[in-house]
Amino acid sequence: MIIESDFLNLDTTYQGVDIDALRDFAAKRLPENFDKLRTQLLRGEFYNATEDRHVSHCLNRSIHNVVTAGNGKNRFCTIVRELRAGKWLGATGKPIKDVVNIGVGGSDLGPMMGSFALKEFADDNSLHHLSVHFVSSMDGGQLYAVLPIVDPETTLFIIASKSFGTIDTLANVDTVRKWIESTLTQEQWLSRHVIGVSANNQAMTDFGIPPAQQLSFAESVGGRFSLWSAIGLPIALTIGSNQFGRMLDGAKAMDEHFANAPLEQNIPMQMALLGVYNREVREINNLAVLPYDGRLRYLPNYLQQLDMESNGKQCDFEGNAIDYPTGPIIWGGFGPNGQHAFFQHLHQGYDKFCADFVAVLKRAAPDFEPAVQEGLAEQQRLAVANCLAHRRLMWFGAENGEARNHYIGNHPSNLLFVDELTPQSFGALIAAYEHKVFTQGVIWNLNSFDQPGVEKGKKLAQEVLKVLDGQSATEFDASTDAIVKRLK
Ligand SMILES: O=P(O)(O)OC[C@H]1O[C@H](O)[C@H](O)[C@@H](O)[C@@H]1O
Repeated sequence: MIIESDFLNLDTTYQGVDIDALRDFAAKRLPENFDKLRTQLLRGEFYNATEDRHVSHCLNRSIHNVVTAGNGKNRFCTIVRELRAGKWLGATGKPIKDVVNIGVGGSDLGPMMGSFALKEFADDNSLHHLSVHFVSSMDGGQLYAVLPIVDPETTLFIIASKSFGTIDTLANVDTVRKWIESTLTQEQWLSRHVIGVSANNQAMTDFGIPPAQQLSFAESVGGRFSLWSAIGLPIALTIGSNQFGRMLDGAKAMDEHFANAPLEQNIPMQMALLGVYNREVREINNLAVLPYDGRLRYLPNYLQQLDMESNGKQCDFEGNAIDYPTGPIIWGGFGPNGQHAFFQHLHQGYDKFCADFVAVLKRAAPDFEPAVQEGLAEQQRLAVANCLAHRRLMWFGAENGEARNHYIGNHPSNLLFVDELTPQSFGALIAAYEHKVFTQGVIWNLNSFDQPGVEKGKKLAQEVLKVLDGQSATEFDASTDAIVKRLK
């Protein structure tokens, strides 16, 4: 069955669950108060009990709200305009040419995915060339690559961190502060080369970021739901505020679809219910995300955080242990290249999986000569043909005449498709996944908006670091202690 919405379509045919069966399943699994909870989510009133705050990312689906969020005076559009026009000068009077976003998790994955996916939609009002880079990893691996190719005098750093306390981000920032020292003073650097994006205004002020360079967003916007907020600054720097606004419009259209479409026609609800069905009835523990357009190649990484950090839980809303399966393992990769790597296992391996194929049917290439345009259009068709074919093989197995047991098939999949990738259809796609995750969290009666496991891991890492730094003599276990000893 194909379900359409303004910007995104979903084909559920290869799930092999007919609509009556799905309706029965929904009647059993969707709680009676689902409509009320969905309305609360869309109005920013859903309550995240463990963190004692509301959940408000859906309120960020308009540029007006991005500008007035948090401290109510974000210079978001002005900053975007000045940087993109080459009018933002560094402390020594030279225009900024490179922007480095330092952030991790939700402060990295969404902005990176969006900037990469939507690059070609840049408003052409900027003649100035601005390159946007991303640095996230605590090991400094990305700084090693970026620092040699940028110049302190013409580089601006976005320090993106909801909490403004994440060690990974602060460690990268510390190294950058050392790196600029031979060229700029700390005062010069802070005055023209740093923008802070955070829900923690006090921490940005304490760090020394001038108020006009602080972009704020609400504490109630979860990190993995924050690309619609000022955290999306790298996307806006890549494509301009107007196009960024169109991305928000696409998400808004999906919010309305989620709110109003009946169950049979509701894309996020179908995704959610079929996902729960695959998890519970078919006992499939993983979902492969397979985008067939190179611009969406970071989608699997993004969805890993969105889905696994939200619904990878064994504790229900009331704090009781859960004894049923919850969110699946999300993995995947760029489909066309996956065909030459892990698809062999998908077609003939032992394990069960389900998949989301994501396709873009057409792609315009107006900047190229007609012959090249034609070549690129053919390539897009080639990718779509491969997407459709592999999806068929995974569901139907071998064609007539071939040894069927060599290609079992029966691997259920969704096909999410858009006619063209645009800021709107991209926004709708991401919002559809957000609402799928929300719906599944409600069905499993867990809090999709906290992340206690991550926080526990952070605390344990601090204890190990203290031992490595010689501030503590705690012993852990034979394996850990041996590595610690070797390192010291
Ligand atoms: O934006 P920050 O506060 O620096 O947090 C960055 C990331 O930190 C943790 O790992 C959280 O689990 C993520 O949800 C969050 O996105």
